[in-house]
Amino acid sequence: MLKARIKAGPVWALGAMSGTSLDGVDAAMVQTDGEVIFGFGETAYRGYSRAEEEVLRDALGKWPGEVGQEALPMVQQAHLDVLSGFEGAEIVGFHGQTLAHEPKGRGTHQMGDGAALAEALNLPVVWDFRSADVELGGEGAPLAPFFHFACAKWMQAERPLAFLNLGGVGNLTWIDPTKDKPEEEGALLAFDTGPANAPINDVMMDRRSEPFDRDGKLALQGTVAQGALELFLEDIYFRKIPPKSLDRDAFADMIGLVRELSDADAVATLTGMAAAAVLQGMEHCPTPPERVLVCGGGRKNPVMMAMLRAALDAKVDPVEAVGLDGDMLEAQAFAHLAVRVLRGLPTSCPSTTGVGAAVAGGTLSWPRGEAP
Ligand SMILES: Nc1ncnc2c1ncn2[C@@H]1O[C@H](COP(=O)(O)OP(=O)(O)OP(=O)(O)O)[C@@H](O)[C@H]1O
Ligand SMILES: CC(=O)N[C@H]1[C@@H]2OC[C@@H](O2)[C@@H](O)[C@@H]1O[C@H](C)C(=O)O
Repeated sequence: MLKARIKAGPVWALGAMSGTSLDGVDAAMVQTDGEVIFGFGETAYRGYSRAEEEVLRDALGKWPGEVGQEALPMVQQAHLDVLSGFEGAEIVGFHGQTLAHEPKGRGTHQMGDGAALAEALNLPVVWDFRSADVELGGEGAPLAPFFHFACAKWMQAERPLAFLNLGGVGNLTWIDPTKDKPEEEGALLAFDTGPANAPINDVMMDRRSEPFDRDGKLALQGTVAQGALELFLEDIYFRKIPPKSLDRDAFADMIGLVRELSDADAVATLTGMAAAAVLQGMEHCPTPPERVLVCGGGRKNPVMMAMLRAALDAKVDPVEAVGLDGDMLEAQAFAHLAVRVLRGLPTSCPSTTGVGAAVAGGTLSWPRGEAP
């Protein structure tokens, strides 16, 4: 049935994302033709156990061939666990687990075997979304912007707005929704803003053996150390003209800036750094967005949200304010992008990843014998 509809019409796509915060796999259904969103479907989440998270932490920064034996089967199984619970999916978008990202060096590494997943699920699977963009000189990230553009159309936005994802790393997409296509000049500008939750999580784990600062409770008790914040903002990354992207641990040194601080001040300062990095990013936008719609776990941190609202000259809301699901937006993005790959539509362009020309990345694997 999918083969007959490859050329036109909406399909139900199932997307899966396992992000840099290493908490688990998000999965979500989207009905889309790769351009227009026709509807959102079910979602599910499969958390990683502490032991699984440890396996992933050990694998961080490693390249194919360097990772221990247990990581790949674990990532495959976690995805299979969650994806096999869905009904009605016609195609799967499988992001995989980013372990290393060095677009101007060794490339980008998302662990996961889409061909094996296609066999196991008996569905076509699109995977390895980032390599083609990197091979053509792009950053390979962020890739959600082409989906953010479709979301802006879906919500019938009329004026420039921004989506801000606050995951382990932060990324911002500025959108002119009056343009027809995401790859059109002036439609999008996207880039990673800087570290978001990853350093907070690392300090929480290190000092308190807790995975994150739930509801910003610890940050609320602390004070932002201005000196550390200023040193952080001196990083050359903030002056780099976008598009630009980051490895999860690109700013690992910033933890050194808060080493001498109390737990509460350290976490407050790292939270302030995440917000300040977004403010720096705003300076690069073609026009100031009137509205910033926030997705990712950081939107649940009231201290981070308050700092953003204080810093930005824009209405800052979680994406739920417009009827979207901020926990699932990235999983939905890879569902939508899978259909774009199926249809040969681009998934990135010069203004989102810095690639020379619009590129349709991703590998499409059919279950054995089913390729059209
Ligand atoms: N209630 C909460 N209070 C504070 N922080 C929270 C809360 N819920 C989630 N977070 C933060 O959000 C993180 C998870 O965010 P998310 O799931 O968006 O990240 P990710 O998708 O793994 O990362 P990325 O988008 O960088 O790939 C958690 O690790 C935590 O730091
Ligand atoms: C290399 C990689 O996996 N990058 C992630 C990471 O997490 C957030 C930010 O850094 C973004 O660049 C990207 O993910 C989102 C889903 C994206 O590609 O849009």
